[in-house]
Amino acid sequence: MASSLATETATTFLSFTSRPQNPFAKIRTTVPPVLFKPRARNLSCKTTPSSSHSKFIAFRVPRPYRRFTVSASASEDSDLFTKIPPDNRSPASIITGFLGSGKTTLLNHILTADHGKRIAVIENELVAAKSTGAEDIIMLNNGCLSCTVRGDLVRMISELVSKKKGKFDHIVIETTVGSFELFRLVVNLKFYFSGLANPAPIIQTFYAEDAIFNEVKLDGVVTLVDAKHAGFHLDEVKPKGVVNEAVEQIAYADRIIVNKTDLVGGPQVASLVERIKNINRMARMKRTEFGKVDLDYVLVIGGFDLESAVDAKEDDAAHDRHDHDHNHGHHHHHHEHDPEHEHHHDHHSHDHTHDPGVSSVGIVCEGNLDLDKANMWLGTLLMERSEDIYRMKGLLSVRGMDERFVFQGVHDIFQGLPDRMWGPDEPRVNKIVFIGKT
Ligand SMILES: Nc1nc2c(ncn2[C@@H]2O[C@H](COP(=O)(O)OP(=O)(O)OP(=O)(O)O)[C@@H](O)[C@H]2O)c(=O)[nH]1
Repeated sequence: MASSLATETATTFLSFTSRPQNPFAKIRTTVPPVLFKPRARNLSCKTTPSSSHSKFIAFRVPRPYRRFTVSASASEDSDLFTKIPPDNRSPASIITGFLGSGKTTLLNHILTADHGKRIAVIENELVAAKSTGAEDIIMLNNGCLSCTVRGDLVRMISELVSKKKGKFDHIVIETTVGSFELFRLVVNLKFYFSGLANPAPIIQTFYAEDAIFNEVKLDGVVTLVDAKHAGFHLDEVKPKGVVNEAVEQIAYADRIIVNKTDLVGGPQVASLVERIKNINRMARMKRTEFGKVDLDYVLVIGGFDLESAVDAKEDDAAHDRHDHDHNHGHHHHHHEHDPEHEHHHDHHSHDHTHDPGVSSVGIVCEGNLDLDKANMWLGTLLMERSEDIYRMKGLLSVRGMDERFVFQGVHDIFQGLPDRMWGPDEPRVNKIVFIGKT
């Protein structure tokens, strides 16, 4: 009963999002979709059972397209809804951030640190369309690979995977701007504010391209924020309908690194941290000088991992309290702090912050959801507002289902699956967080 309901849940959570189409008509999958066992036998789909990510099923609908994935166990005999097979694809992180925020400095730290990890770094330069597509792959002393790709990121990742598979443990992609583009940015402000280092197309690449999806899984998005200049960028008022790039980069993040803290005082950093939290309450945050962070912080994220989607948020809450340091008088100290009591402290911050146009909304409600109503609500929301939703993560308690249902999404990409069983004494609670345009 519970299992079939779980199937129904995943099926309906998929089907509502592609209502105008037959969701199975455009299936792209690597295994017969076990989660949809009753219908799977009627499907024609290519199968690669040896594929390391055999648990994934992805749907693609032509433009205005939506892509969805749902996880299912690869084995008919396994416990479909409580056991998820290991995903052996290579993890990849995206590093983004405004010009000069410290992305290259962080990359140098990653590439030179003695961490024992073999990391392939790809600098994805945004360059002119008639780029030659040339690239270099250099082996560094500490076993890392450094690649510069101009133009075609998909081809670069595919080549990296086919030629260097087994020679690296993690891929890091830096969104950067080539010197020619930098010139264009200076002479053409419109371009500057319309596409600079927006991580969305790169995130979508991981789901849209078979060659990448089959071999590489997105681990997370790391956004560097310049503690000295970010306030100006966040304050930038845009023409109607144009979203501030600095705000967007924060909205997509799983990890936020507030860098260059040596250049500003504690109160200014604390004020910036509060502004960032108003935009993205899902991400974990750290303050750094010269990008000096523990590498696991940027390399073991699991932000797109459904199993950890909700747990990550619980970590964040604890982290927020630890990370919330204050400067009282001339004493620097860290202490546990309830953000609710913010008004008791004088942060010397400016009190006229602009509405960033993007914020986080969390919904927590106890009890069990009616499947049809939940489908209708979330489905309608995605159909109508996916352009406005940068990220979402959730955990649902569905009536009659013994497993938790977890999901996460980025705009039109939606992933959901039944996860572990609810504990016997565990409160059945629904938690959803959205980051989107206000
Ligand atoms: N004072 C200070 N300077 C920093 C810090 N981090 C980086 N810088 C300096 O800031 C400048 C820009 O840093 P990059 O790492 O090149 O920044 P980026 O984001 O890669 O820049 P673009 O690729 O141009 O977007 C360099 O001169 C760095 O040495 C920091 O924490 N404190």
